[in-house]
Amino acid sequence: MFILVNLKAYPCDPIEVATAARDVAEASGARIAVSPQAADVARVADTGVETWAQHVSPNAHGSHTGSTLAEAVADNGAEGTLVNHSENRLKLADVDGSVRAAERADLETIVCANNPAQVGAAAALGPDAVAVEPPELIGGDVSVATADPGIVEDAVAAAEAVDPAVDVFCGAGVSTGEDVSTAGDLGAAGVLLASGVAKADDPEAVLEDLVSGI
Ligand SMILES: O=C(CO)COP(=O)(O)O
Repeated sequence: MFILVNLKAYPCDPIEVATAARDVAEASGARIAVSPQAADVARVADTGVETWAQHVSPNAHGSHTGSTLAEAVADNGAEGTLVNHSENRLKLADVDGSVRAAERADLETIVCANNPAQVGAAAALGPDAVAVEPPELIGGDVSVATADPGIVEDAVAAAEAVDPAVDVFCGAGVSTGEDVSTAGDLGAAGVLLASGVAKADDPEAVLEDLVSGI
């Protein structure tokens, strides 16, 4: 199970979380990545933790003010990127463009989707993985795998029907090792989570609990 911690725009210390994630990953052998704000990618990557961008633009170099280029986040140490997070939704053509841009820059990709139908559409674009995150459960206390196990199973089936090479992640409300374990039992290859770590008083303790569920 891959654990990806999305820091969103929370007012946490990205270096504290990154250092904790690096240490827990090293001690446990688990794969943990941190996805900070674009402006923090380089200093988070400098901690040694696996670092992901939260978004990349479909654009390549050129006259594109305000873009976050895949090439730029890769040059600053990112190894992958989220695309189409529920809080940063894109047009279908731009999801495709962002996945292609990430490929050009050698970034791994996880395309987010709200439901199994969108998971199928996202899988057709050939990312490395898709993630099902029901918007109504994001930021809540109950894990998607507990609140709606069927949506995870349906997402796994939807991706499998389109492209068995595309992994399926789930996210929303994940905060414990038990949540990670339940997600794995439903067929998820990993989890996306945010508030459980980014809002924690002791992010390292939460991360240690999370990896206990792998
Ligand atoms: O959106 C999410 C991860 O990308 C999930 O957020 P929460 O873990 O806060 O529910």
